[in-house]
Amino acid sequence: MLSIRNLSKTYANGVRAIDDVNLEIGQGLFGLLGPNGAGKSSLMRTIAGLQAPDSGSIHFDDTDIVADRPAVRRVLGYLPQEFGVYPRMSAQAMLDHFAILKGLTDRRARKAEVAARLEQTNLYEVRKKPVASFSGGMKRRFGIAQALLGNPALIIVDEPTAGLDPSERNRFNRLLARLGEQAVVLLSTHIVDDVANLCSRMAIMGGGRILRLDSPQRTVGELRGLLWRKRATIEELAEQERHWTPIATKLSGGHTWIWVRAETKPGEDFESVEPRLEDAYFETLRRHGLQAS
Ligand SMILES: Nc1ncnc2c1ncn2[C@@H]1O[C@H](COP(=O)(O)OP(=O)(O)OP(=O)(O)O)[C@@H](O)[C@H]1O
Repeated sequence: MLSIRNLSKTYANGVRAIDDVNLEIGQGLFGLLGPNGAGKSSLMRTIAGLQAPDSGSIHFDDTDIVADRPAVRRVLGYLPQEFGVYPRMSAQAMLDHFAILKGLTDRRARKAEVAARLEQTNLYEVRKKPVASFSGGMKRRFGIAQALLGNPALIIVDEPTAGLDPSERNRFNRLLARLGEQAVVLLSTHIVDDVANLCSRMAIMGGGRILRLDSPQRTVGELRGLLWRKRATIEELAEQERHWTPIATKLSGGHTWIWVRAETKPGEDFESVEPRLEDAYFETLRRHGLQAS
């Protein structure tokens, strides 16, 4: 269990990137959603021990991971948003290098571990190729292979599927789902559908704060029966927005639609819509005066 209490962090430039965050995260996949600048990476870097918080605590089971940074390294696998690779090194050699850094000193055990991670991420066949020559999806899978060295009980992945094509994204998500069967996996993403599909619990973050903490199902469920949409031309939009505070304006079938939350049907030409997690996400941000990006 990862337990975060009253965590805050303000950077030297005055930005309060983490603002009194409290989270309890058990085994399985936990999704962290939020617009650019919400503080997701800051939170993940702080949990990973790459930067110290100003106040608050982070415990993983009984280990204080703010005070005991070497202990974090023993339990943690981290895939950062930016993941650099050495241009000419093969996947196998580079993974071996990371394994040494992780403290796997026994040569034979290390070799077996590297091979197992390459198999697990479907990269064994291409292990002799330079990582720099890999496709985006393969590089991300390599990033996970590196994060899985030493069998971590806590895995943090920061926007792992950004820029991947749909089949690579699927493949990557299946891998994440399997990891969630044995570890605490914290997944930060902009892709709302990934959270809906993969995570049993989630948080929406904005302005450094946790705006909502629940399961995707309950988060969506609260909007059921309250969501309406109406077709509007671009010219009508500004006029419409004077009457309703829209959750979002969306394009569908080549038309623009205005989406609103209301207890009862807001007007003749509105139709009721079944909410999705994306709608609940937009609605939560709007309620807090924030916009998705
Ligand atoms: N090292 C830093 N020094 C100063 N400000 C920072 C630093 N890192 C992040 N910030 C600021 O802190 C806020 C939170 O940034 P962070 O990268 O944690 O957000 P994020 O939710 O991960 O966004 P994104 O989805 O764009 O990665 C932003 O306003 C950002 O500009």
